Amino acid sequence: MSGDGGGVRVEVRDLTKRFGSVTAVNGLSFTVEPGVVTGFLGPNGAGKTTTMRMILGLVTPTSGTATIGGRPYADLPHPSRTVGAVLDSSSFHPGHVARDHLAVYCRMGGYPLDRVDEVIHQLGIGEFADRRTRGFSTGMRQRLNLATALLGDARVLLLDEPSNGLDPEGIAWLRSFLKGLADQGRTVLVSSHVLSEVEQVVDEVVVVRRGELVASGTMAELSSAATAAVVVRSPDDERLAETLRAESVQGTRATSVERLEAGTIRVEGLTTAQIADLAADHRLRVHELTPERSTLEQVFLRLTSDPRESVR
Ligand SMILES: Nc1ncnc2c1ncn2[C@@H]1O[C@H](COP(=O)(O)OP(=O)(O)OP(=O)(O)O)[C@@H](O)[C@H]1O
Repeated sequence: MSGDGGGVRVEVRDLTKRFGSVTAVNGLSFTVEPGVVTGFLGPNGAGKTTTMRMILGLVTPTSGTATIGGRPYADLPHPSRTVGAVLDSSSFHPGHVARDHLAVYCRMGGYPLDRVDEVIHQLGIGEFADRRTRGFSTGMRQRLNLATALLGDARVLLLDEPSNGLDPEGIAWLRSFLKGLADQGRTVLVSSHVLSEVEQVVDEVVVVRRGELVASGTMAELSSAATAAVVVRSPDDERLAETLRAESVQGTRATSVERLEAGTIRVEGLTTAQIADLAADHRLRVHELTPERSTLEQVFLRLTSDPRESVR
């Protein structure tokens, strides 16, 4: 399962957590695969941190399971060497230098003290390893967080908002660093509430809203959902609109048909090809079909704000 360089899968099944009347996580299921960086996305309060805490056995689920390589965290033979995590980015002792901070965590985890210098080297933080963390910039803090998560040389890494506050250069660095970890066969789950911060960093995404899954899949699949609508110009627009509302194409029906102005309609839920085929079947003229592209950020906002939307 681990220690031999093999991949370790994280599986969340029907996970629910209620805190009194607040349902933080609701029937959530997803899988985090080894060898790729998976983004765990959703707005503030969507339940990301609670889910990560349940994977780490820090919060007891109301129902459902979270397993790492098939076992709950508490049943792992070497839990802290299997999963490296940093959930709280403000946990530095301000008077400690970075090296001391790492040494404290190294002792707590029972890792050899050599690991401190190894992660300092790996993260390229040698130049500020002997400075007090009090004056650290966000970028320095994020690197020290990552260094802490890597101390146990774990096959699974759970990172809560590692891109938070990084500048574009920092994000570029994070991307290549996390990719390197995934290329070693590690399982990397990275949470964020800002898609644009992790868009370039992650291969797979799990999108949550109010504790529920709204989309999962590859970034390419999320991108393909980015075609929001098709604008159609047709002299037969009224009849075409009626037909689009009434008929399905290959089992799919338009989710919205709206007349923008005389001769122009906007269609959601069908591709340009499906609309053209339907028009041809009914001998209706189409002069122009224009896919209306939204940015990934717009798709993300739509997914996380509208309960009716989903990619899969
Ligand atoms: N210990 C707790 N007691 C009561 N409510 C809690 C507790 N922990 C989390 N919650 C609530 O559960 C919901 C989900 O919170 P959570 O921190 O998991 O979301 P998140 O997606 O990580 O958001 P953020 O990015 O803001 O951390 C929120 O409504 C939060 O207030």
